[in-house]
Amino acid sequence: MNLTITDVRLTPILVADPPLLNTQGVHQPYTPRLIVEVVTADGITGVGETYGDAKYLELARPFAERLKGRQVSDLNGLFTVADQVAVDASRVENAVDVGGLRGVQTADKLRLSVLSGFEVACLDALGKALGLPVHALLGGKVRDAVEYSAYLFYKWAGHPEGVPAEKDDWGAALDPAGVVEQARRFTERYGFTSFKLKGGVFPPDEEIAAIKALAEAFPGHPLRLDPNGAWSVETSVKVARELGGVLEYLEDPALGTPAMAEVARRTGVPLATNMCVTTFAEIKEAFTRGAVQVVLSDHHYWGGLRNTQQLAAVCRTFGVGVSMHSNTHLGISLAAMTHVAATVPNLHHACDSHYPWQSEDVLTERLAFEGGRVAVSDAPGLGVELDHERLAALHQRWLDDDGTLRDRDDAAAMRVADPEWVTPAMPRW
Ligand SMILES: O=C([O-])C(=O)C[C@H](O)[C@@H](O)C(=O)[O-]
Ligand SMILES: [Mg+2]
Repeated sequence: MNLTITDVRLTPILVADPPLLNTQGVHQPYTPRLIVEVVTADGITGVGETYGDAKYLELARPFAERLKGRQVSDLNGLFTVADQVAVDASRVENAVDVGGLRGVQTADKLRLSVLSGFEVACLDALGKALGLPVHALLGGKVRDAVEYSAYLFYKWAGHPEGVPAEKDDWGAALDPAGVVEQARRFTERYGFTSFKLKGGVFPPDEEIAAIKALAEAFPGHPLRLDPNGAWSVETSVKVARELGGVLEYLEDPALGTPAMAEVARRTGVPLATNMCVTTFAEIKEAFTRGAVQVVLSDHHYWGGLRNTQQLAAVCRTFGVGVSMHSNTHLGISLAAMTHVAATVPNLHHACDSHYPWQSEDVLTERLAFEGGRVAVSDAPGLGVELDHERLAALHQRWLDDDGTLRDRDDAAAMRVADPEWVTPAMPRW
């Protein structure tokens, strides 16, 4: 068996995304992703997926060159390679990840976000070579299916008039009734039983009303609200007091560890985060100050599936819960999330996934949610197959774009509808 990497293919694509609202603005009609293929001397191809914006592409290209001649089994070596890839200082000076939705942006985090795509591709190739599923390479699954939550968004019925976009059949959701209707569709289509609402879009009272409407429509079901740090401590405390009885957790109500610690102390409502703890360096202060009770892991920026397991072990040590964060992703990443989630013993919350919002994929067969769960594949590797024609078509869309959509910018997408829109100053309320 020859596990030497002989070729690495990088294919940036643009995939359709509905007009989902968040505190920064609205999702663009098409969003960038990067598909990674790692080929071994024996002709085995492993696939991975990560962010496709320019700042990731510019790191992925030299990274890919350095991988040739290495072994797909040399997963630790990926970190050595990552350290050799230079990050342009302008990418990290006073920068926040994707306009502020994913916490700090450091050189290391950018490198790890690229590394994770290669790690998944190497694991897929290694699993195929050995005839083992990725979860077995990670130590084995402790569950046969992974539970996901319905990721509810305020949304428009369609992208602004005249903007090229794919249509979706979800309709608008701009008030409590619309949110409940969207949740019903999620349960009918996918069987989800827990719900997360992306907040920070409307004044807090409206979002409180939406959560109360969900609690009434789905009594006893786990509910989460995530305004992406849009509230002051006082507003967060008020919302936490109003909703404390019905929330499984409140996600990133306020920005930063000191503010989160104060909200946690004054309310006792469990706080989750994918903003104030997004790197290993941020853990110590946040955990010792009791700022977060649940960390939303994300293998993309934590540096892969094995780093996700290490994060889970640290959380377990501190009695902090683990769940999983997501933003726009395709089936390769959902498969990767499912494999690693299957191996984490202390994963007691349903994971987030944007996948139901993605009408397009690069796989021959989409992954399915049944009863809100994705079955853990026991096929070799990730258990997914790339559809090369689809990949080529979505790459062609990326090639045809004049550059406007190649970097995700929710505020710019909002300005198409509202030319006066500027990224709101935080806290917004
Ligand atoms: O939980 C979160 O904060 C997210 O999922 C961040 C995402 O980027 C989401 O807000 C989005 O895509 O609008
Ligand atoms: Mg969040």
